[in-house]
Amino acid sequence: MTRAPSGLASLRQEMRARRAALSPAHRIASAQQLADRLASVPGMPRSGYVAGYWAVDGEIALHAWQSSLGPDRTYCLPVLGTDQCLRFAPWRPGDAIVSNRFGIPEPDASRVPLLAAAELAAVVMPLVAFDEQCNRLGMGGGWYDRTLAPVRDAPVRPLLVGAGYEVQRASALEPAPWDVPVDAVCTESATYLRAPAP
Ligand SMILES: Nc1nc2c(c(=O)[nH]1)N(C=O)[C@@H](CNc1ccc(C(=O)N[C@@H](CCC(=O)O)C(=O)O)cc1)CN2
Ligand SMILES: Nc1ncnc2c1ncn2[C@@H]1O[C@H](COP(=O)(O)OP(=O)(O)OP(=O)(O)O)[C@@H](O)[C@H]1O
Repeated sequence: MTRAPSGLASLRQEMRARRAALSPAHRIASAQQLADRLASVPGMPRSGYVAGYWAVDGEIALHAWQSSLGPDRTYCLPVLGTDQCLRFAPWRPGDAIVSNRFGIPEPDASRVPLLAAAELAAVVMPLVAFDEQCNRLGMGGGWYDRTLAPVRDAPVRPLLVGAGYEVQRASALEPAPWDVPVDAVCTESATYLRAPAP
């Protein structure tokens, strides 16, 4: 099914409202359940740079996953680039943080090294909606799609995982040509794996 742009806008609105309606107790439990599920995704790297995000607007939180990473993996947060692509910077609690133009906290780019997507072992990304085929709908800015376009078909590329709540699952999303499908989507109660290309 092809959705008109207005259809996508209302789908985003509906999914953000569903996410916003979840109880604090559900959010707290979900963060730990998500961490457990992320740890079990096939191919999850045991070392290297792994990107998460600073949850805002009711997004499922990654703090439990971040604290489970151990010494061999370095947690990174996205930083908005002037070229409309994301870079990623290592960040630990206590490190300097600034607010980006969307009001999302990000590492202070003037003080930390910035990594490109190709330098990461895994990228866990937020989503507004997803389907069982691991199509992902984001905020609509195309940030992750532009950022991941260069690594999309690379022989070696980061593991791509979407993270969201089960209520954000849509029946079927029609991917746009530029949409980069993720290898897996984890929610608090399920893991969806993308079928291998035929
Ligand atoms: N936590 C988190 N970090 C993230 C993202 C995200 O979705 N969640 N991004 C994922 O791409 C990137 C930032 N992209 C974003 C794109 C749009 C909006 C947003 O709030 N849009 C508003 C309109 C705001 C405006 O235009 O000023 C909206 O849709 O209501 C936020 C982040 C990188 N970091
Ligand atoms: N590889 C790309 N090159 C140039 N423009 C792109 C690319 N990918 C996406 N875009 C632009 O980004 C816009 C938004 O894309 P889309 O609605 O799929 O974003 P999204 O996946 O919801 O957001 P995000 O990736 O930030 O989570 C598209 O209209 C498109 O013009």
